[in-house]
Amino acid sequence: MGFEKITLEHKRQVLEELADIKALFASRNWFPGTSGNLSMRVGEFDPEQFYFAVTASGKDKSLRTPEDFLFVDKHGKAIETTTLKPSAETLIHCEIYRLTGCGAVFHVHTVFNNLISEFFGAEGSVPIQGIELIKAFNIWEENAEIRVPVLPNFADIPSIAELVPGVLDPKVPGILLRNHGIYAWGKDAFEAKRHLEAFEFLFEVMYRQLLLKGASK
Ligand SMILES: CSC[C@@H](O)[C@@H](O)C(=O)COP(=O)(O)O
Ligand SMILES: [Zn+2]
Repeated sequence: MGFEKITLEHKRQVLEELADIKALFASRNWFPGTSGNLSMRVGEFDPEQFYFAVTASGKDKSLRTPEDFLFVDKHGKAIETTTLKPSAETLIHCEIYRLTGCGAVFHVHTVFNNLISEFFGAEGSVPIQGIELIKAFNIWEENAEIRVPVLPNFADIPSIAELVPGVLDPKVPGILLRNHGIYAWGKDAFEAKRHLEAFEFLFEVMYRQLLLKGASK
């Protein structure tokens, strides 16, 4: 389906939902120093042709303005004439949509995701086992283990994007960039938010466990 066939009402709903999520995450200090970016697909997913709304680059994400988002195509190029620049990391969003067909991708920089990504960076993934909140990823086995991939934080975003297919695990809706932040996604904004919150909780638990273990008898 072409972009012009997608109803204005649907596009407006998506922008409103994204703006609400952006405000909520900003209230949690999840966009320090203009970091972070959010996106949500509009219309049906077709690997050959899909569109999403993404945050404009470099904005103060704690503000709500008419210039916060723009629509891009599957290559991350603006579809409408605009002076806004899509997020510098849009290509990573493109790759996640292409590979998963998801409906929303959220990226935040937090202290816990930075610390954990560095601690396990050399291993290439963060092992998480036996913590209840793994169930937020729809994994219900007893004592389940997941590994959250950690990619190097190259300055060149296309070089990061091309590593995504090699590490993406369909059971794990997130990828860390070392000393940078996390990308989490879901079939819609509700699910992407649940996944992101679960990752952040798990990273905080792991960080505190590591400290406690260091302090144990
Ligand atoms: C201001 S530091 C963060 C940026 O370098 C980047 O990692 C980021 O998350 C935000 O970039 P943006 O282009 O605004 O989407
Ligand atoms: Zn970032």
